[in-house]
This record gives sequence, structure tokens and C-alpha cells, in this order.
Amino acid sequence: MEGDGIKVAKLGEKELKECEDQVSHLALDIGGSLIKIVYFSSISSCSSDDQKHGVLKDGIDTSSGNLNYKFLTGRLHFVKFETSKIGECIKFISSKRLHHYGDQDDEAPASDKSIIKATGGGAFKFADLFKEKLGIILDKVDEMSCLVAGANFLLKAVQREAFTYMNGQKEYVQIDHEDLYPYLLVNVGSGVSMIKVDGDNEFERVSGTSVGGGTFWGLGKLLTKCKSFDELLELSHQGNNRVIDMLVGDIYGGTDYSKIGLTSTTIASSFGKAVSENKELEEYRAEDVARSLLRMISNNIGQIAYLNALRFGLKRIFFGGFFIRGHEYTMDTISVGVHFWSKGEAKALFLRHEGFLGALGAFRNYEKNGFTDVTHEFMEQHSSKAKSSFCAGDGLQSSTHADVKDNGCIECRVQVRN
Ligand SMILES: Nc1ncnc2c1ncn2[C@@H]1O[C@H](COP(=O)(O)OP(=O)(O)OP(=O)(O)O)[C@@H](O)[C@H]1O
Ligand SMILES: CC(C)(CO)[C@@H](O)C(=O)NCCC(=O)O
Repeated sequence: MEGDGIKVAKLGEKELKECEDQVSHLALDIGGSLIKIVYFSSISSCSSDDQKHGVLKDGIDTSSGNLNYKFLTGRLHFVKFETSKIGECIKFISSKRLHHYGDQDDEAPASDKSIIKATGGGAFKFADLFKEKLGIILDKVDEMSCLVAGANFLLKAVQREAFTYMNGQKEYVQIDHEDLYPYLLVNVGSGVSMIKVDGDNEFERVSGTSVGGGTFWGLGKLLTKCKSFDELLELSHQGNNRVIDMLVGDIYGGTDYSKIGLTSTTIASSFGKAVSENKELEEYRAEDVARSLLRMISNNIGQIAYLNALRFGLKRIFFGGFFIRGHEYTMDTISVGVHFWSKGEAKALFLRHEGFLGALGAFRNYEKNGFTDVTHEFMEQHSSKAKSSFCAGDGLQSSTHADVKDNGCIECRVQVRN
């Protein structure tokens, strides 16, 4: 899963693997379906050329020039677990000793060492469990503000983060930092939140729908024999929605209803054919059911998103959340919907780290504690020098659509206070 970009400190993959250790700044987003983890690990005891040239010393870049700060070179890791398997998540944190990062910072007050930033409903629901199993206190950060902080961070800091996807064409979009706001952020998790973003910490949740990722996976599980979300997604790839969806042409005898702008192939009624055909569920191919379901939900989200963009005169709609999964057909359906309804006026954009907005936002919240400026400087590293690269995960399972957004990491350099 090597990505595009240049390594920040010119370390080889092997060196990075050997050197990687000290974990700092763990943040969690515990959602209705998935737990997302983001953590930073710096590199120590390296023998790279950079160190020989005095740039890296115990993973600390001494070239900063500012004595109040030091640079740490390392990796920002992204890991996810199913919320129903929270035990696995706790085991992972425990085995990697992610929750002990404060122990390495001798100057951190004892009270800071066991406090972890966490967002999502699970930060409330599972607070006692984390305290009991790991001895950590979850410092709850508002979910919507984390989504916004995460999206703003990615859009400003990471090169080639946002892209459009239509008719099989993926195109990266260069984001002008001066011209980012306002935009609509549509986070498609278990449910869907739509947020009008006007600035760094300026936003309003303007809408939402309960028909989201949980609906696709929940109904899909009931209607097909799929055992995993990725299996359902893969199945949908091979299906044909016209077998179950009632098209305009089915109603109009094969012709368009051009007077109101509907072609004969437009879906008139999702799953509508199942009414008149009198077939049992088993008589439909699971692939076709999965395809209709994905199309129905993606279309609906695209349409509600567009209506909200219209409501506030927003031209750009960024879609995040783990439902999207970088899945071509999902993105294509949403994009075509937004393009169709807005008559080309509004654009659907997608994010490479779509599923980690909330966790990144919680991670950024450490800045507010005053003991680190990690993310701020990380941002500048990427925006000014265009340096980022991606690496494989932590040996955890990844799916057929795996990318950096699953279990992976970004190599980066961050600045922290001395
Ligand atoms: N491996 C997976 N297991 C379960 N769902 C997955 C998986 N991969 C992708 N998904 C999709 O991602 C959705 C969850 O997305 P996300 O993690 O962004 O939301 P969440 O934070 O769990 O939910 P919410 O924000 O509503 O509490 C699921 O409903 C499903 O559609
Ligand atoms: C409840 C949350 C915010 C939890 O993440 C999310 O699942 C959601 O936005 N659901 C949609 C709820 C609604 O607006 O109808």
C-alpha cells in the first residue's frame, strides 16, 4: 500500500520498521458501528543518513532552530475495529501499550498520563469499560466538532486528499486554503450527519438522516447471506439493480418521460419490481439485491446532501464516513446524483481518509491542552513541502478495498513543545 509522496526524513521502509517505537497521542472515535484509532509513533535510535548528518537525534529533528520546540519524525497510524468487538480494540491498545504513552514523557503531569481524547457516542457509552480494562479516562470531545476539525485538517494538510469521482474517472482536487469555506460535510457513518462548515471551528449541523451506512449493512445482512460489510460491497459490484428496481421505462413502456427530464433508465422506484413479480427473496440473486440496496441508499444520501447544499448555496459537498469506503460505485452514484439534481452546479468530493475524520479531530484536540502543537506543525510540513507517504498497516486484517483509509499510516514529522 505504498502511496504517493516523499518520505519526510528520507528514512528507508526497513529503517522505519526497525526504529519505530515511542507512541504518543492516541485518539479514539467510538461510533455506532466502528471504532477508529489514530496515534502517532516517533522513531528513535535510528542510524539513517539524516541522523549521521545531525538532522535526526533519537527521532528528534534538531534543525528546527526554535529551542522551545522539537520535531519528532514518525508515523500517524490509522486503525479500525468493529464496535461490537470492542474487546479486540482494548487488547490491541493494551498489547501495543498505546495507553502508556504519557509514561515516556517525564514532564507530563501524572494526571495527563492516563487521559485519552475520545469522540463518538462510545466515548460516553464505554467510558467505564476503558477505565476498568485499561485504567484510562476518556476525555470526551464533541463528535461534530471532531468531524469538522478532522476534515479541515486533511483538506489543508494532506496533499491529494480530496478528489472527484465520476464515470470511472478519479481526479484529485487542489484545495485553495483561502477558498475552502463554506462547504457541506456529509459524514456517512451508521447514520448520516450533514454539517455546514464556515471556518476552522465554525459550523452547524444542518441535517441528518437515519438512512445511512448502518441501513445498508443491516438490511444487506438480512437480505443476503453476507457475513461482512466488504463481502456485501463486493457482491454489489457484480449485481444489476435493474432486475429489482422499477425503472421509468418499466412504467412508460420503454420510453423516456422527457417532459420532466426522466430517461427510461432512471430508477422510478427502488425495489419496485419485487412487488409485481411475486418472487421469493431466494429467487433473486444476492448480487442484484446488494446492488439495488447500495444504489438506493447512495442516491438518497446524494439527493439529501444536494438539497442541503442548495438550501445554503454551497457549491462543494465533501463526503466522509466509513460507508463510502473508496468504493467506486458508491462514489459514482452519489456524484451522478449531485450532478444531476444540481444541474452541474454542485460538486461531490471524496476524501482519502474518509473514515477517520472524527478520530483525527479528537487527535487535534490535544493542541488545546497546550502541551503539544503536533497537528498544527504537521499541517505545515505537508502543505509547504508536499511530503507525505503511506505505509502498510499493523498486521491487522484489511479488506479487498483496503487503502490507507483502512489500517495504514502516514509518515510525517510533527512539532511538539520541549
Ligand atoms: N468492516 C466494517 N464493518 C462494519 N461496517 C463497515 C465496515 N466497513 C465499512 N462499514 C460501513 O461503515 C459504516 C460505519 O461508518 P463510520 O465508522 O464512519 O460510522 P460510525 O462512527 O460507526 O457511526 P455513527 O457516527 O453513526 O455512530 C457502517 O454502517 C458500514 O456501512
Ligand atoms: C447519531 C449520530 C450523530 C451518531 O454518530 C449519527 O448516527 C447520525 O447523525 N444519525 C442520523 C440521525 C438523524 O439526524 O436522523
